[in-house]
Amino acid sequence: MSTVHVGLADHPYDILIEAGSAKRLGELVSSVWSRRKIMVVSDSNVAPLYLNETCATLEKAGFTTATTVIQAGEASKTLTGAQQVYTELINAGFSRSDGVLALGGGVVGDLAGFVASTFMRGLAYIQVPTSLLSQVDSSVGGKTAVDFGSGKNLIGTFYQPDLVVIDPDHLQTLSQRNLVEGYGEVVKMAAMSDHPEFWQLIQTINAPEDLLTHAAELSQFAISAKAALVVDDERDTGARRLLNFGHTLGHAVELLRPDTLHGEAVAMGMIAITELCEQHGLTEAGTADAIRDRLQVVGLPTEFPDYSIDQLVTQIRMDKKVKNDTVVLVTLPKLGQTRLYPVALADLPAFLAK
Ligand SMILES: NC(=O)c1ccc[n+]([C@@H]2O[C@H](COP(=O)([O-])OP(=O)(O)OC[C@H]3O[C@@H](n4cnc5c(N)ncnc54)[C@H](O)[C@@H]3O)[C@@H](O)[C@H]2O)c1
Ligand SMILES: O=C(O)C(=O)C[C@@H](O)[C@H](O)[C@H](O)COP(=O)(O)O
Ligand SMILES: [Zn+2]
Repeated sequence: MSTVHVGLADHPYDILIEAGSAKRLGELVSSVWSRRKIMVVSDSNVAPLYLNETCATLEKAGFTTATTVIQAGEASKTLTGAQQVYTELINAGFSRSDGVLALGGGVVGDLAGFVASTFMRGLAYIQVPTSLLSQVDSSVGGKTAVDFGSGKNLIGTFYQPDLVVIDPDHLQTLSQRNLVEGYGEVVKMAAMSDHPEFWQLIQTINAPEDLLTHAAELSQFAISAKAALVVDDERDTGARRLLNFGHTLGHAVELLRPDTLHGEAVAMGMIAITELCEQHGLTEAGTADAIRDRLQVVGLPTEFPDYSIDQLVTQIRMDKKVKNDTVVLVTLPKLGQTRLYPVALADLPAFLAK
């Protein structure tokens, strides 16, 4: 088992990565929790596969379980989805001494974390991420959220889990599209990372099947890099914003074209911003091509849809990196280097028009 420690001063926790760890989840959860009721939140795809075995291992370790199953998909990451979980918590008599366990992808993790942080002003929670995207990114760092109106992750909290348990075996049942989608966030982290070994590992991934073979290593690299930024800037006011590389334009695609998956949108967003920055002389020529190559080998989309500047500016106004009428863009001067680059909203149309 490999462990990544998230050394936040007021809420340190471990991320455990091991094939087969889900089978002994109860024992692992016992290392941080004792004698409590656990609400296992899952979705309609993951529950039939893993809910029974998850509850069984928790009960064997002495916990009492209750369950909530949301409809799979981003459309459930809403206040309505949250209401479903709140209702189940009330019906099952949950109190502040109990806990929530997210069993699913990023949608379940963000929603369950949001509910845990707000129900009775806070129940403890644990993440058991089952998609590649959630194993390499969303289960770590404590950003919880629901979408609202035309805003992505518009309502949310910073609320850290007590433990994250990553079992790469869960990925065996993931569809190829969802497996590949998660890799968009890995390429993001690798392109930003100043650890050359991470980018070298990315060179060995040449087909979707390679993602399953290297899943544990990919999580280890991506999560270690993310954890360092989270410890440095938990509340997203400084260096953590770098994790938003590709997201300013990516979130716009997710909202304008809801059939696009998050990791696919991030892939398109990274290429679009990097090409723009190359044209503005902010990024070394050839950087977008190098990233595109790594995305395309697994079949990720890289062509940015043809939106008007007005459509994009309207979406970008909702970005959480907008302050004082200025959006802070994330750019890569070159592979392995990152930079926050503020652009006044008034100058954005000209910046995007290149
Ligand atoms: N909080 C963060 O830091 C953070 C980071 C990145 C992304 N996100 C959010 O995460 C979400 C995307 O996450 P996602 O891609 O995991 O989406 P998702 O949760 O919708 O999962 C993708 C699909 O895979 C299915 N699935 C999950 N695990 C499975 C398994 N083991 N076997 C079979 N099917 C399985 C799900 O039911 C779903 O249909 C977005 O809402 C995004 O905004 C949050
Ligand atoms: O953890 C972070 O910080 C990230 O930015 C990771 C992103 O991959 C993730 O999609 C996050 O949810 C985006 O957050 P937002 O603040 O742009 O809504
Ligand atoms: Zn993301």
